[in-house]
Amino acid sequence: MPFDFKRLEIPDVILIKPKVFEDERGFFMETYKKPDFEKAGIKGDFIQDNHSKSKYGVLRGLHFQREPYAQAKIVRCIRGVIYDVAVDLRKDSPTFGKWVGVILSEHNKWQLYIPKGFAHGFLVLSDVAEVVYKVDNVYAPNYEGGIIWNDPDIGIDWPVDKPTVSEKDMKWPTLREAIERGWVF
Ligand SMILES: Cc1cn([C@H]2C[C@H](O)[C@@H](COP(=O)(O)OP(=O)(O)O[C@H]3O[C@@H](C)C(=O)[C@@H](O)[C@H]3O)O2)c(=O)[nH]c1=O
Repeated sequence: MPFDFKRLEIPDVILIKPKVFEDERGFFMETYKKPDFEKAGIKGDFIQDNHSKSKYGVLRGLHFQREPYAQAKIVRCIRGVIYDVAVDLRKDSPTFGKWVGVILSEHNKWQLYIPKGFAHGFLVLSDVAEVVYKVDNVYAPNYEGGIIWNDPDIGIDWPVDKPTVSEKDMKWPTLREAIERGWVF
């Protein structure tokens, strides 16, 4: 199998390590293979691909889309280095409110699978980072949701003190407020 799948402390979040074939020309790797991913428990129909570029210290997140437009994501960093984070928003989950974070980079070529029911965000640790990700539902601006990146109840250990956050991302509610709004899964 050209991938190694590893379930993290939140077992529905899966780290994907590809098999990289290097030779004098450079490298080759498969990045997505539906049958292998499905066998590993990654079952969505990934119908949209996204690509963003950000500078050092930029934090995008914590984002999700609400039902019926919730999205599972498969995230990778094709240039630079990011700290990628998933927060469990599934109210009946034993890990509700907990987070996991991993370094994804152009060097390790790892990917993170984040199921529906999670908030997602990342912080750029290199001068520039380009992130590409597959999602299994279309963008639906009226169903966007978010949680404030520094919610003390979640306590994500972001590796940069004062990240650059968009105005939109500064206005997201805390997890407690999100629960009151019914923004959980
Ligand atoms: C996410 C998205 C944005 N857009 C547009 C809306 C807006 O004008 C512009 C920038 O949008 P944002 O500021 O929301 O982009 P960004 O902050 O990069 O949003 C992304 O963050 C990461 C962490 C995720 O997990 C993604 O699902 C997505 O929410 O791009 C689309 O057209 N399609 C899309 O799928």
